[in-house]
Amino acid sequence: MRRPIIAGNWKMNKTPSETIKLISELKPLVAGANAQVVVCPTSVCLFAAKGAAEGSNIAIGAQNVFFEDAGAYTGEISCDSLLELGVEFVIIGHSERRQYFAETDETVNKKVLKALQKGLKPIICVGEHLKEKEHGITNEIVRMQTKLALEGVLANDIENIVIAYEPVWAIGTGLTATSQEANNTIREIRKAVGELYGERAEDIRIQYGGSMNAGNASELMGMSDIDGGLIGGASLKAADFAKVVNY
Ligand SMILES: O=C[C@H](O)COP(=O)(O)O
Repeated sequence: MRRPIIAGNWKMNKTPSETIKLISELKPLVAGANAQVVVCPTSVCLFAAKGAAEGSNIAIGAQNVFFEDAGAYTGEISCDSLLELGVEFVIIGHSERRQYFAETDETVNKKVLKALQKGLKPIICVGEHLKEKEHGITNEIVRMQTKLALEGVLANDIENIVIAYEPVWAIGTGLTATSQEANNTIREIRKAVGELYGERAEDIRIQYGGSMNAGNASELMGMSDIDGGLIGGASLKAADFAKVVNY
């Protein structure tokens, strides 16, 4: 049985003091949640986030990490630094990083391998662009991204990985895949994982992301293969995010 995981990707929003405020508001609202709850603030807010979440059921995730241990990589952040701050999860390969920061399937794979080696749990983002959807190649795109991201990953690590299916056209647009569409694509992703790892694919948690909110969370979460959500806009207010978490 896969435990649902609802993660808030705050993107480049909230300062350290705002981070503390939002987590403090969130704590009592999600205390009884069945789902695993994660918030992913910006890197400079992680320390504040960890402190604010102390004693609660809220885990902390980062939005990015680099694939080398240390060295001359100006501006990058290591797994060791994240771990020392008490970070448990790390989003890897978000479409915004692929679009604006030249993230590729190859760098995604290197980051996934390094994160796992160090003991961080990757949330790997995959998803098609609108043009790809219109060409009817959604499954090909997500299968390719999934298999390339997992190259070299050992079967034992599968339970430490989360995949987020985020159709790029649905991110921040108010458009969502229908629950059936999202479920079908997520099933296809699980099938691709199964081609690499056999029945271990049943252990991997696969989230939906893309304009998921209080209004559509319960329908999406009711689908057979959707194990959680990666929430952007609706994670920035405690009451909104709590409604998704308690879907
Ligand atoms: O990581 C989160 C996704 O990009 C979804 O963002 P959104 O909920 O604002 O559409």
